[in-house]
Amino acid sequence: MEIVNVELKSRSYPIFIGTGLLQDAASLLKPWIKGKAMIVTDQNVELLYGQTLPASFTENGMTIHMQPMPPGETTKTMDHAMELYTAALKAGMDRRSCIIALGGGVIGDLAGFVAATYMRGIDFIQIPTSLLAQVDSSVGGKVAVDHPMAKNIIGAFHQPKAVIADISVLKTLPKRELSAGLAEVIKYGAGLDEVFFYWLEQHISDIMSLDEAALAYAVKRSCQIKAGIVQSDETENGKRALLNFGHTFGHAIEVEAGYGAYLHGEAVSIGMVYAARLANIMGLTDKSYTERLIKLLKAASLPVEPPGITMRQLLPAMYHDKKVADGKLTFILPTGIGQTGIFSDIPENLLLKL
Ligand SMILES: O=C(O)C(=O)C[C@@H](O)[C@H](O)[C@H](O)COP(=O)(O)O
Ligand SMILES: [Zn+2]
Repeated sequence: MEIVNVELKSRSYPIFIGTGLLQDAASLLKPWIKGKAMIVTDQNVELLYGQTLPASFTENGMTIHMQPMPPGETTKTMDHAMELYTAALKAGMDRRSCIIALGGGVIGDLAGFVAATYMRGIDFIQIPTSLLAQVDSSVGGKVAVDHPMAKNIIGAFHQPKAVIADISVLKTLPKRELSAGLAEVIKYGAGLDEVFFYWLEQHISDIMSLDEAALAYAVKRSCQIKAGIVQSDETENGKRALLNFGHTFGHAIEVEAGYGAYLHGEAVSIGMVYAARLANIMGLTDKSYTERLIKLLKAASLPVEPPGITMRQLLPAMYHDKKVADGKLTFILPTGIGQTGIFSDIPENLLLKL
């Protein structure tokens, strides 16, 4: 087992990364569970791990309550949050209680949002079961639900107390979900770490064939990169926005196509290609950047073509992006392999050329 620490003073926490960690989750988590615990999961994950995790808790003498939710992005709503508040009240959860998210990004974001707001905030633990959640959404404390007009628009920063990333669970992940997670992994390489981008180019087929060592390294390196950024800018006043590479376009695609039509990582993949093309038009990168990015995304079986929605149709949703300031769009654009910058006030006519 490896541990990546997210150093945030009193809010610091470990990310445990290894194989077979789920069976032993309760003993790993003992230091953080003081009262009742509610496991929020989705119905697919419940079928796979709905026995293993509760068993580990009962063996350790802990009281837990299991709360399965429907799978998919359409579950990330205030209505579903309300269901969880009701479940928490009925289970007698108090300020010493803790919410455990067992699932992918949707479950982590929703359960985290409920943990951030129930009784003005209770403890929260992330047990991510998708690649996307292990490398990205379980780390950094962004929790939220969606609004029909804008993704993740109602939320909070609420750091987990601990994260357990069990690599073995990735073996049962549908291929489409594996690819969606790889979009965020590729984002770290293409946007923040040239050496990692090169490593991904060399090892993408190992990852696609679920080689354990390659998966474990990809998860660890992604968490290290994300931890580094979050430590320096926890609440996104500057540098953390770089983690949003591909997301202004990506979120607009998710909204316009209807939540769930594209997985988040698929939309981010197309969004990174748009961002790379925009950077090229603006003279920030040469064509080879876009070519290498597209080649890697395709090797990860990710979509790279425009989504059948015009840029004009995407624009209104892009204006709801959280990076908009004074009514002006802000984009994270590449300036070279492993490098990105924050660019404001991009004229619409440039976007309409994409
Ligand atoms: O953690 C971050 O910061 C990120 O931007 C990571 C993103 O991959 C993630 O999708 C995040 O939830 C997007 O945040 P948002 O603030 O654009 O909603
Ligand atoms: Zn993302």
